[in-house]
Amino acid sequence: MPELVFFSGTMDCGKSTLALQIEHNRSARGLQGMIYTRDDRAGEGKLSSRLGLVTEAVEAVEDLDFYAHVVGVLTAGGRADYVIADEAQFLAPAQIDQLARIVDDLGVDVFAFGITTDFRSKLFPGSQRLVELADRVEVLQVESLCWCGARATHNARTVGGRMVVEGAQVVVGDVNQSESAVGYEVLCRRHHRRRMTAATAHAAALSPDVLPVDAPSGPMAAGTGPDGTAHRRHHDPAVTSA
Ligand SMILES: Nc1ncnc2c1ncn2[C@@H]1O[C@H](COP(=O)(O)OP(=O)(O)O)[C@@H](O)[C@H]1O
Ligand SMILES: Cc1cn([C@H]2C[C@H](O)[C@@H](COP(=O)(O)O)O2)c(=O)[nH]c1=O
Repeated sequence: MPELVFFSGTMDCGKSTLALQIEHNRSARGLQGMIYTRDDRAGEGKLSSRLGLVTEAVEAVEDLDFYAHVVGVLTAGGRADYVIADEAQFLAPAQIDQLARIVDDLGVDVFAFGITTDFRSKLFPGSQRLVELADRVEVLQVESLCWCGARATHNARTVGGRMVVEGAQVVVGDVNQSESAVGYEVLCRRHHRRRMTAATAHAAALSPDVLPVDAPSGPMAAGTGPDGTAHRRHHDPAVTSA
């Protein structure tokens, strides 16, 4: 059965890499897919991963009708054995419906990749529609980590290292930007709620007001989680000072 699959995760967890791997494995077996992306950091018509891989793609502009486009390719004698859509969070809900129609009416697998929530932890409209329509939602297995060592589940937008909560929903950007630039950082929910980025946590840890008596000597300290299991985590000044 053909499927609409939504591969989701935070920024920087390997979604584009997986998209490129799926493309590689299928094309190695003689299949030919349609690859779409929107506003990739590498530029228009590119699907790129931070591992350095990049491939040509169709830029899924605002008024692109995916269903009509694939039908056009097939009618012109081309092939569309599967469809890959990266940065799917940027797509309009109507475009997600078109992707579902490709699955149902053309019998073609569609693999969509994207982040679920924005810097305010609100669903992107495209991602919401994917959650509503997808046959499967797959959360990527390679977890990205918050500065504290916990699994990162949220995307923060930062300016000068500080988390911001005002601004347009869409601002193309990257993690690990210089502190002066607008950038992104993945955080666990606790630190997203507290707006505590690596930079602000580091600054707070250096403040004598919040240093705990048993402050760890290095940036990472061995500790025991609430469940009693040993783990390594960064000192969280907010917890100590609460
Ligand atoms: N130098 C590196 N060595 C090994 N893995 C890396 C390196 N740089 C990036 N990665 C991996 O690539 C992932 C980001 O992949 P990418 O496909 O660009 O993410 P996404 O599309 O989800 O934003 C990182 O989480 C990490 O696992
Ligand atoms: C959280 C958030 C992200 N974006 C942008 C930033 C990047 O250009 C993409 C995500 O790309 P990735 O391959 O998953 O790293 O989305 C945005 O526009 N608005 C946001 O709130």
